[in-house]
Amino acid sequence: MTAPLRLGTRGSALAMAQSGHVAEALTAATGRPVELVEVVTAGDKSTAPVQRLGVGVFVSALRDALTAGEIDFAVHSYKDLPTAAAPGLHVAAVPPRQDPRDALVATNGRTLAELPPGARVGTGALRRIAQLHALGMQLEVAPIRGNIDTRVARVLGPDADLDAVVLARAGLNRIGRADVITETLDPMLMLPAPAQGALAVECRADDQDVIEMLALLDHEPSRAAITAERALLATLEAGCSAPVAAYAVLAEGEITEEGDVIQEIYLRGAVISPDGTRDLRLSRTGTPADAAEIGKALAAELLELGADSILGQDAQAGPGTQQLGSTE
Ligand SMILES: NCc1[nH]cc(CCC(=O)O)c1CC(=O)O
Repeated sequence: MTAPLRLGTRGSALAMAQSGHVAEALTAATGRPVELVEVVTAGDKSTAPVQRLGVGVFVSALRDALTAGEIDFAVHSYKDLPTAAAPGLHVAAVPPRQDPRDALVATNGRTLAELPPGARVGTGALRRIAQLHALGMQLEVAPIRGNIDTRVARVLGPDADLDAVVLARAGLNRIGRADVITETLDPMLMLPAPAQGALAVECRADDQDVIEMLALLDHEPSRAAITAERALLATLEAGCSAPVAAYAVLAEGEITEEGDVIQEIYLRGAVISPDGTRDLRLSRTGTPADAAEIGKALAAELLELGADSILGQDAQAGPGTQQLGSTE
């Protein structure tokens, strides 16, 4: 009998749902049983704003457990992973990405356009705060954090004090609460966080057996999209509270004379000042094989337009000075 593989996971409803899903997929693909091992991270223990807690607050304890050999692999929300590579670890699979868009949960079934001036909208992510202000709707943005249920309760719970909250659609989907969504936001208005809706399945870089098994879960188009989005994020590296958005879509482009369909990748990126007054948004297309180059090139164009002055002085210092973590 083969021993079960140990999957380290946070204990939140979202993390358990994500890990459970990956565990099932792996068992289905390999026949190997998988056991969930709960790991408590600094992000779970603290109620301080994520921006203040800094980089990788939800991932470092999982990574420590991996490195120590206490678990065999871990599943992260990809958007929570810092862009810097983790020494000795390897993202062995990017499963098919879920819906990357943000969603609105509002009182009285309202959509974004139906919110009156002065409506109070909750979100803790600078990327969302900036884009809400950029709409020019005179919305009041309330900083909130906590797990998904806590945030939804600020709108729909007995002590509700907000008109709406903005959340990732993927998170609501995964915990079975998509029914509370009143509008799925157009990515052109609310561009998602880099890698939103995607998972990263990580193991030790020298664990060849596990790497081979996890490779069965990898979805190449999802990986290409995430590669482009994260290359943009890494190139813009500016600090852990940066209001940076990126969204890549793979599409079938032109048909060659031989009848082959050319695969295209379309990447849109944005850097927006938290008050919404400075708003840089650009797009670029290319082939999926060049995903990383497209992300880097789009970031370079944003920097040329002054993204560095929105992101702060340290954007100029280049990679390695400070890592971008999730502010979502
Ligand atoms: N740290 C917050 C976080 N990290 C991952 C998700 C779920 C969506 C995803 O997997 O991208 C969320 C919730 C949210 O942004 O509303």
